[in-house]
Amino acid sequence: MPRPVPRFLSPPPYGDRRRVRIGLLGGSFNPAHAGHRHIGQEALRRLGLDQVWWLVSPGNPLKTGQPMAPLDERLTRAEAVARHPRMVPTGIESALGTRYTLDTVRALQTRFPRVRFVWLMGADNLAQFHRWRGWVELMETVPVAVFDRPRYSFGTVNVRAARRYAAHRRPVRAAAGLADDAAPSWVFLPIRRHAASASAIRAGADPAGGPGGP
Ligand SMILES: Nc1ncnc2c1ncn2[C@@H]1O[C@H](COP(=O)(O)OP(=O)(O)OP(=O)(O)O)[C@@H](O)[C@H]1O
Ligand SMILES: O=C(O)c1ccc[n+]([C@@H]2O[C@H](COP(=O)([O-])O)[C@@H](O)[C@H]2O)c1
Repeated sequence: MPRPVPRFLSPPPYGDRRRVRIGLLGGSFNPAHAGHRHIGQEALRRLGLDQVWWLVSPGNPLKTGQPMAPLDERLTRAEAVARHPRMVPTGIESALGTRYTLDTVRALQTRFPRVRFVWLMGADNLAQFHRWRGWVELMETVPVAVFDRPRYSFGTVNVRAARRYAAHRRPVRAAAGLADDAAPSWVFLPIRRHAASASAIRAGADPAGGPGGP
């Protein structure tokens, strides 16, 4: 029997010392793979996060018309792949009824005013970030961490969002403080690159989802 979708969750209990820091890894997860787990682990460690929530998207607004496995199926696979007590696959956008990241982030900030959220994404998404609805507002709403990815190496810093917010780019050594920064603030993290990609898995080229795959 299919389990209920969507699910929602609360952040971990607040301590007295500081605010809870949560990374938001939005994605189609069609399907989830070891590359997602890799950047989630890097985010936990290098940004000093308490949790990473995987926001399994009901549908990327820029991918309408593309074949997409049902949300419940993508969530089930995400749970099998995440395998980490502080990495939490969720159907939050389905619960909130949001599709655009700006709406999702604003809704979460309103709902959890004491949580410091950070938006997490691979370098491929930075390259087309200026096509997202309200991308300037989004940059000014939440700190952003961008993770290196094969074939999308950032090197030149020559993508539109990076150029516009060049003055707000933090050095790698400041990554641990990103969650506490006021937006706009972003960092590019030159992590060990991970080759896994959902399109390769769908094409049958990499059924295991890369090194460390499920
Ligand atoms: N191997 C990887 N290295 C770095 N970032 C990644 C990697 N795989 C996915 N990401 C990032 O994770 C988020 C969700 O990715 P998504 O679910 O679209 O998987 P994908 O492999 O990029 O899918 P597709 O190949 O269909 O575009 C995006 O921000 C994406 O950039
Ligand atoms: O808000 C937008 O306009 C927007 C446009 C494209 C992608 N996104 C979000 O970017 C995240 C990554 O999407 P994807 O499909 O590349 O995994 C996911 O959370 C999408 O909802 C958001």
